[in-house]
Amino acid sequence: MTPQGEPLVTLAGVSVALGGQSILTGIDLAIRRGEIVTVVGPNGSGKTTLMRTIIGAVAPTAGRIARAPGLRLSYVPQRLAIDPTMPMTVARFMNLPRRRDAAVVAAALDRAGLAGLQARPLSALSGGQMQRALLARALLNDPDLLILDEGTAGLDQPGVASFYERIEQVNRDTGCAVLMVSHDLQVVMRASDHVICLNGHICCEGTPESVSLSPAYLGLFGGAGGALALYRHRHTHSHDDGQPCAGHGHEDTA
Ligand SMILES: Nc1ncnc2c1ncn2[C@@H]1O[C@H](COP(=O)(O)OP(=O)(O)OP(=O)(O)O)[C@@H](O)[C@H]1O
Repeated sequence: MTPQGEPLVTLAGVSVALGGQSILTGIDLAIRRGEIVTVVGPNGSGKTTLMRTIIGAVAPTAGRIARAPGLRLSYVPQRLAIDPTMPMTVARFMNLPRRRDAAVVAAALDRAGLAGLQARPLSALSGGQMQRALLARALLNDPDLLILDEGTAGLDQPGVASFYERIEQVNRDTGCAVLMVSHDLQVVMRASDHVICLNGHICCEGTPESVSLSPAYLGLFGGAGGALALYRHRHTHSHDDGQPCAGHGHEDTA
């Protein structure tokens, strides 16, 4: 059993290139048992590539990734494409690809906030309930690390807030670490132990409080102070690591 606070996944100097293009450079990070880490960054900054690298779906071109022995990792995709005409209940969805104990399914649904909805057709779930069904499925293997890629895409503000509250509850109740991508800075700041601002490389990171005061963070998110600022990355700010912020295709307001 990994002791509390021990790194579950560690990246050292990880770089990734896709299609001959450098996507991530020199990423150093550790995700420790029980903590909530959030990655924020503009479109195309490499957030999904980082998640896919951590789960082992993308191989780094440089650097090292270490995973704790026996690590149980669950991945919650942004969304699931389901043919709405295909009849499938929540219970059947939870039992794919393999049959689970009914009590385990009930407990996972309960944790995800879908208690008692086993008989509900997936096509009858709201967007928020569908996200919770994906979360419930990810909780079936009692993960040490839960990875959520933009888990709130398509949800309205109350839906987003409620989903993150649920994630925090799962983190508190089960002690599983959470790594998530989010565009909602207000919620991120409240829910996270550690925030990483990504833009091909790590622009700044730390506790929500320290990141909110960092010049690199203010360069990324200052001014508008909301999600829109994510898309208006000014290139005049200084970076903690002194690296230039190049190679990403978002609006430049500098
Ligand atoms: N298989 C691939 N081959 C070539 N380039 C790729 C591949 N996958 C992703 N990319 C490029 O890598 C860059 C980062 O993509 P990624 O999806 O990781 O960014 P993101 O921060 O998750 O973006 P978004 O916020 O829009 O979801 C983009 O420029 C994308 O076009």
